[in-house]
Amino acid sequence: MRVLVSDPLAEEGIRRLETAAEVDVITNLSPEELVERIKGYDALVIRSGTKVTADVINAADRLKVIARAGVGVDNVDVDAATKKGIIVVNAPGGNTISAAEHTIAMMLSLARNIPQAHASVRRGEWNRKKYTGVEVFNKTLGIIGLGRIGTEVAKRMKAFGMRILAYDPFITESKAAELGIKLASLEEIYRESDFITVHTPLTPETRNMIDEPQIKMMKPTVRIINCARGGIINEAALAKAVAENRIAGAAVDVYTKEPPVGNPLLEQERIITTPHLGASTAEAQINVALAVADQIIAISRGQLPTTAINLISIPPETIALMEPYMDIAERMGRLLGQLGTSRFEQLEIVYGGSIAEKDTRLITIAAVKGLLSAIGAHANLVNSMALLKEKGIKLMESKTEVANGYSNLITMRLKTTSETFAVHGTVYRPDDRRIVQINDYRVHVPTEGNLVLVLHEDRPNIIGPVCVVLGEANINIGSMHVGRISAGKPQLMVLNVDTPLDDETMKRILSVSGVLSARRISM
Ligand SMILES: NC(=O)C1=CN([C@@H]2O[C@H](COP(=O)(O)OP(=O)(O)OC[C@H]3O[C@@H](n4cnc5c(N)ncnc54)[C@H](O)[C@@H]3O)[C@@H](O)[C@H]2O)C=CC1
Ligand SMILES: O=C(O)C(=O)COP(=O)(O)O
Repeated sequence: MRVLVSDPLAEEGIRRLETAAEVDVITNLSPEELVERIKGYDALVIRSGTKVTADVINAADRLKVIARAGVGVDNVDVDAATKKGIIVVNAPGGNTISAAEHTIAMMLSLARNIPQAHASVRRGEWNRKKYTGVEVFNKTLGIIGLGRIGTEVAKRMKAFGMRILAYDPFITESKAAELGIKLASLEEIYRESDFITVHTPLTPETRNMIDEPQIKMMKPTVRIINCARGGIINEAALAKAVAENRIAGAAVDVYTKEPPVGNPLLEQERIITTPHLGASTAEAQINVALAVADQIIAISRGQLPTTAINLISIPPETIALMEPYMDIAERMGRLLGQLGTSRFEQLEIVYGGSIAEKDTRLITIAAVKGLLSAIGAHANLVNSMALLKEKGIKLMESKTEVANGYSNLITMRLKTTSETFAVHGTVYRPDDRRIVQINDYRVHVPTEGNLVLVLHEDRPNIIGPVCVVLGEANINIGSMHVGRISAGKPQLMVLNVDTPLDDETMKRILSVSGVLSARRISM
């Protein structure tokens, strides 16, 4: 495995990566150089300094993972990565405390004019009146985005005696109550706050969420902090409001373009700035570097990552429980995909019995991956759903308590333009998974290796000649099951064979008298 690290990463993370991979650290690459360099790498590790555009992603020839040693992935074209089946992981949590502490440092610096006062003392001035500040005690702090960082800021600023209002559409009243925080509307925050701090990701909804009209609602004494992402607060509007004394000041760590050359925020004495330092502490950098190294190593071992952006996140213990079901679902999908010969219209999955009570999303993705891989699509757990949509195949899922006497039962039906195929499977034990029905035929087939499905008349002297053909081709039969719906109706013979059948052997089976059709399936 080869890993390219294109932004500064803590040595600890590099050393951990080196236990499992060949690692190149090449920073300050231009976009063109990255497009050139990305070929041959399996993993790319970045921070906020590297833009991973669709051009970079499309130029990659074996990239499996983009790992963001930090939180924000707004510098990654996640859609392009997903389409190409590249996992994007980040390291949430590792830099939370550092970013929260930096936010607070900025808030206090802003309240007490520390950067400006420091610079003035250095210049030989002694102007105590000019740098008179304000207390944060008894003031209202408006927090927009009450996630990991917003929450830590809230907890700490409560200890400073601030009244805290928070807005986050994805946070419940009960979580806010637990923290002793009042949930408020954006308008309440704008009108009532003495300090406003933003802690959301940059998304189409949050871009410019604080602009001229929002600033107009604010008190003239308000101080605004952005240690989240440049662009959540409109930079020109913020600079203008400070310049026109319509607000008291701002503290900014992040910019729409970094470094912020020519940015109007840099022209205002009452706007204090840092160069995207929120996560720049020794502790945070070790945390995030080790976290992404672990994710990359797990992925290289075929395990599922726990912090993927473009894969549903499921706790590791649940993933372990899901694995046998994902495995059988993928194989059932592959079986169906090989049975269908005309255009696929719809895949239906029914979860029955105990599995119906579980989070089945990963199982569904595995089933889709199996189905699509049978028709030559480069499907994986990341891109399967997008590929299914792209191919116009409808997905239907349902859950039922009914499991036909099994403790769990997965039923999949593939509808094509000309036929419908069904396959049913169960997990007896994690290491014993069986296909128990194909169309209307009850069978009991292991889910490994090569299958031959032979539909034949219900009469003597067919099974023997088919086995003779296999014997003459030196193909060993591992197991064999014959099922029929009722006497006189065609039977289905399912053979597990140790080696795949060649065309000649298939032809010979099809020429056995009484054989109606034969299909070879690779599970
Ligand atoms: N300056 C720096 O060096 C650092 C910056 N960050 C940035 O800080 C921000 C927050 O990071 P975390 O707290 O770790 O993320 P998080 O995902 O834990 O929290 C983000 C919160 O924003 C909320 N949110 C999403 N859309 C919203 C909207 N339209 N309005 C209000 N709330 C909304 C979410 O529900 C979530 O609770 C991110 O943008 C991240 O990139 C993170 C670490 C360091
Ligand atoms: O984690 C984040 O979102 C950050 O903004 C930290 O950025 P950095 O890794 O220091 O370039």
